Amino acid sequence: MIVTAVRVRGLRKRYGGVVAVDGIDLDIQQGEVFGLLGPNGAGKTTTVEILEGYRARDSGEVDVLGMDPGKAPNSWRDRIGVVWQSTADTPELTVAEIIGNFARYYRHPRDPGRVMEQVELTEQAGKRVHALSGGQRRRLDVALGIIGDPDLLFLDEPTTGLDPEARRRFADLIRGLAAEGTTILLTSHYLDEVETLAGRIAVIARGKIVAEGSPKTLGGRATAVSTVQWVGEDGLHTIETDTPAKAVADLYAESGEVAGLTVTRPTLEDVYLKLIGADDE
Ligand SMILES: Nc1ncnc2c1ncn2[C@@H]1O[C@H](COP(=O)(O)OP(=O)(O)OP(=O)(O)O)[C@@H](O)[C@H]1O
Repeated sequence: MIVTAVRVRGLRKRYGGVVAVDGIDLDIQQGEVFGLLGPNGAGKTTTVEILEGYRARDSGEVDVLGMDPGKAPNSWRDRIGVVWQSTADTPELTVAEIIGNFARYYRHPRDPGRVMEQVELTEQAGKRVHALSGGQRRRLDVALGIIGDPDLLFLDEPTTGLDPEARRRFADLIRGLAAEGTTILLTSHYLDEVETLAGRIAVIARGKIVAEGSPKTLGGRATAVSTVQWVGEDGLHTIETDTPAKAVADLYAESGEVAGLTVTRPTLEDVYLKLIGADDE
């Protein structure tokens, strides 16, 4: 059964004369890893803070885990996890102490030892926060976000500061949480971060959702015009076509095998930059 974790219709928010969120609709299903991607100032933080219940909206309908975040009781907040940027502002405490302290805020926390294992901080359990590396601090932030065993987890640029290997393991952690039924909403302006982690992406620009889809299909990418190139006796040939398989078949019928044959579609980055209007600036 598909259960909707987040449903948003016509969400709007302005700050004085600045329209931050300009009529957003969103549907996120339980167990989905959903990425909200957009440039600085697009309206991501405002949207997420409204969903978390930390900011009031001007208009629109918002339903998060079956409740309006603006009116939800503490029992609802227990089901929400937020990974803040550097939550642990008590550098003199150890990793185990901080995670243990946070666990006490929740009625049904995860086992702190298991959480330390999941974020790979078991070896650092006795270390004070000020002695952690940037990547280890980031993993501690994640530990504090998931210690309450949330149904919905908000992650803001989760892999900033992680090296490529740690990023890959982090992606496994996120997928593992989603497989257990945790819904994950991540926000980022880093395309590669969202592409690796999210099953579905919405691109937000100037307060509006300009495209939505899987990383493979976003912005019509899967069906976008292809470029076929090859090297003939007289140099490089390039054609743009909607029917690349036919173009290659025709080429073969005419010329047989050719050197340097490639068929390419726009990369996700090409599509993204187009969607956010970066190429008109
Ligand atoms: N508290 C506030 N008061 C006034 N304007 C604000 C406030 N918060 C955000 N804004 C404005 O609203 C717009 C959207 O900001 P928001 O922080 O939601 O974007 P964002 O996509 O999260 O950006 P970033 O990636 O830089 O964090 C921006 O123009 C921003 O300047």
